Amino acid sequence: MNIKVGIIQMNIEFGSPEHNRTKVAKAFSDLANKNYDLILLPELWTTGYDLTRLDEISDKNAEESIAFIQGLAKKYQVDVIGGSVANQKEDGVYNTMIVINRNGELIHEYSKLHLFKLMDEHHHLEAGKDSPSFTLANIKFGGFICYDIRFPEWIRKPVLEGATVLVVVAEWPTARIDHWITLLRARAIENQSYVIACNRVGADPNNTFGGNSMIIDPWGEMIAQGSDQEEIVSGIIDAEKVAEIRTRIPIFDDRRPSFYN
Ligand SMILES: NC(=O)CCC(=O)C(=O)O
Repeated sequence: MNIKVGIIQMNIEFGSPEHNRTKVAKAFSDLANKNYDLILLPELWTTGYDLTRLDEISDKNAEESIAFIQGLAKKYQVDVIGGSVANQKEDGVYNTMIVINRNGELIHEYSKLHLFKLMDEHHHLEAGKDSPSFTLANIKFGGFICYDIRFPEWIRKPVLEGATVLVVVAEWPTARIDHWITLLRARAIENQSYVIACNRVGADPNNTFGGNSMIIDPWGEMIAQGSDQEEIVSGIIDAEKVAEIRTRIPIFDDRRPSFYN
């Protein structure tokens, strides 16, 4: 089954949810009638890393962001990995990925497990406790947020539960963009899975972000790779290719888990 993927590689206006929502609505309308099946947004796309103002600008239980994405998914009949948003809950603010299908149903929420100290997340955000596994359009996915990709043991979890497509949403700085590219290719090759990754571009007061959103096949070949500018990165994935690659080199039969702990 072929799935047409569109990654919205965008700049994010620092601490300005209204501005960013208007921008995302325009991007969806530009993508209308182009037969996309799945659209991705980046990490913290409503607020950016304006972490000191999260009390004012985060979204209570992510309700506003969920309703906004539900409206777009239904209007344009497309499944959406709605990036992540600053999600204010009773015990603190989480960095939460939202997944909504084309009927507007909330399929999955995942709050970032690994907080990134270099960008002060541990001072302002709570670490999530959710599973990264979900099913969308009959395909099993693993969904991750940025720094999570440095933890291969966490990425492996949904794969062992049947995932064939790994999605990543990010605000990954240009300074370490080689790590982003290398880690994503490694995650695709070692898990024999598609990787679809959305990174932002532009700058905030502390960092410049490197784009290079990408779609990688389960053999590690680059299907599409963005620049460091705003653009739609698009490509087609064929979920059946995963089985072919896993037959060619049967790593999941050859694992020796009893030796791994
Ligand atoms: N937003 C993030 O989690 C950034 C992670 C990052 O830059 C890294 O090097 O890891």
